[in-house]
Amino acid sequence: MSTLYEKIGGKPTIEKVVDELHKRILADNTLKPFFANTDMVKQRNHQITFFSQIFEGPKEYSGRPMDKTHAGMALQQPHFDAIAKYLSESMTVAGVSADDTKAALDRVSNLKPAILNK
Ligand code: HEM
Repeated sequence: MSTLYEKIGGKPTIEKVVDELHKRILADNTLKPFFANTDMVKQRNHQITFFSQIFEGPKEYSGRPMDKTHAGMALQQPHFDAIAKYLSESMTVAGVSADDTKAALDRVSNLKPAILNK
């Protein structure tokens, strides 16, 4: 049985997804300010390795856990929903099927309590 990581096309697909996701986040004035002091090159690498890991690809993520990373940002449900929507769009643009996109979003949704620190 192949993993979600393999099904969606592995690293090249995830790289494309993260590039599309960052393009959308930085074009959204409600989200962009959160990243004002973020090194987006480092962020890109952490997002790629993070998604690879939660989609059962290589375990190479070296960033912080989700609760610690997002603590103090006072994130609310609409922030989470906006990123989830952009992630879904980015997966579609990268050629990921509707079923696999849904499976990926389910995994990201499981992280919501940690990300929102609620
Ligand atoms: C929806 C699911 C989300 C996932 C899977 C996610 C994942 C991540 C990951 C893997 C990092 C890197 C952590 C590190 O470098 O140690 C990160 C950092 C960050 N996230 Fe999220 N995140 C999500 C939602 C959000 C939301 C809703 C916001 C705000 C609107 C946000 C704002 C940030 C910021 C500003 C950073 C960079 C922190 C820094 O520069 O130190 N994230 N996120």
